[in-house]
Amino acid sequence: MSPFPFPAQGYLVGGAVRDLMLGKRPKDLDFVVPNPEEAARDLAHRLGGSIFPLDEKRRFWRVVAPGTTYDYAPMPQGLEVDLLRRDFTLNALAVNEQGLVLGLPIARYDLEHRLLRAIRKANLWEDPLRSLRAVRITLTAGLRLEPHTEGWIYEHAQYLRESGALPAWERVGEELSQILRHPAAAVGFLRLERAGLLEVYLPELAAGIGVEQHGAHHLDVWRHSLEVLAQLTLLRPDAHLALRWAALLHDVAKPQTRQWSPEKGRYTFYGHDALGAEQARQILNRLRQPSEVVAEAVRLVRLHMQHPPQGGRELRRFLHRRREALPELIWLQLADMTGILGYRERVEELREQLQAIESLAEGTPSPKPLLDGREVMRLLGLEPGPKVGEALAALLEAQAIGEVQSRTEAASFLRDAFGEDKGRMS
Ligand SMILES: Nc1ccn([C@@H]2O[C@H](COP(=O)(O)OP(=O)(O)OP(=O)(O)O)[C@@H](O)[C@H]2O)c(=O)n1
Repeated sequence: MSPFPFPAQGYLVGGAVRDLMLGKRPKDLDFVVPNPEEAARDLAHRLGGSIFPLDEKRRFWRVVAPGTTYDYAPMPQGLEVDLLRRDFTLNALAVNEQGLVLGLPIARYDLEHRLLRAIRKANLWEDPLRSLRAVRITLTAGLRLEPHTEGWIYEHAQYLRESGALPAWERVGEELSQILRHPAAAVGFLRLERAGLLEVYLPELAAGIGVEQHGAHHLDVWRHSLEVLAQLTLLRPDAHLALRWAALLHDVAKPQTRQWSPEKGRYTFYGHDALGAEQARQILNRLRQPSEVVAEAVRLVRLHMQHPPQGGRELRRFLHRRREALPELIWLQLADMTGILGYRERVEELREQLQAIESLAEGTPSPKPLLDGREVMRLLGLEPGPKVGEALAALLEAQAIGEVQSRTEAASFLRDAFGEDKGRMS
């Protein structure tokens, strides 16, 4: 029996067939059928899934059943026309109810040699996303670009740059985050550069190509960013999307901030972390990344130059102030230092600091203030306002670093720091 619920007179098509033929588990299943609504209702009835129209006018229907999504589309001009309109030969395969695989004869060669080949040049131009999809699919499906296709993609990248006729940013963001989530993400972004597409979609990163740094660095800014991403995926194969974006973007503002310092005899990049955080925010918003991913990646880029102090009270303060960004911040710093040949010793130190921070964080949950806002106002004779918040924050930090341990100590700490004659605490 077929492992798939085949509709009568229909075909399984697209990426699912490609994945099956490459020995991979398909994600979702796409079918083309004469009557999509009827086929979808029939399947939903059999599987107990829910059904809804994706696009009623174009007669696209979807069934969501546990674990899988089934999409149904019509084939008004027949299977052959449907397949020839698609992007790549391996995405233009169909399987019928009897298990017979249909498609362009050359697809067999492509399958054997694991090549991604555009069906024809015009098909690449038809949807501006297809050149980016090509890079993403070579990575996720483990394929190489067929040489003609590679040339067409490069040409297409130049066309996109000149015409500015780009696909919707949501679609671009989705493809780029698929590349970024892959274990070999750095290879994916290198391929993006080779294809000429880095300049199209991430010109801020392309600006780092050929930008040399100082002695300890052995790579230019762009190649260093790739190296850090590669190191991160090795150190933390489970690194989440925001951390991966931060690794890729951490030095994004280096090209604009580079200055030659005659005293130091090397380039400096003052303020690149703060400017880089702003650029990262713009880039990730442009790519329509989820707001929590943007916020976290931006925070990590902004803080990535702030390495933890050796230990003791200062380390506790660091943990208190950076808690939201930890331990990811240290993982980013570790990947950054590992990516620079000249910083071997710093890597060892950071590893020790990471352990110290992790055990400190475990042993010291975020404290609750020993005095509440009302008590603080009464104690300091304050009216409600920002000063109360400042005092409470300072008290929390003093508790976190172990300077204040009781309510009496809290009161005298606040009087010392915020009493009438003290003004604002630095
Ligand atoms: N710009 C596009 C997008 C999709 N397709 C066709 O629609 C199918 C389904 O597309 P989609 O599910 O977006 O991607 P997949 O190629 O299936 O890739 P993956 O499963 O890895 O997401 C593709 O296989 C391809 O035949 C296409 O020709 N051109």
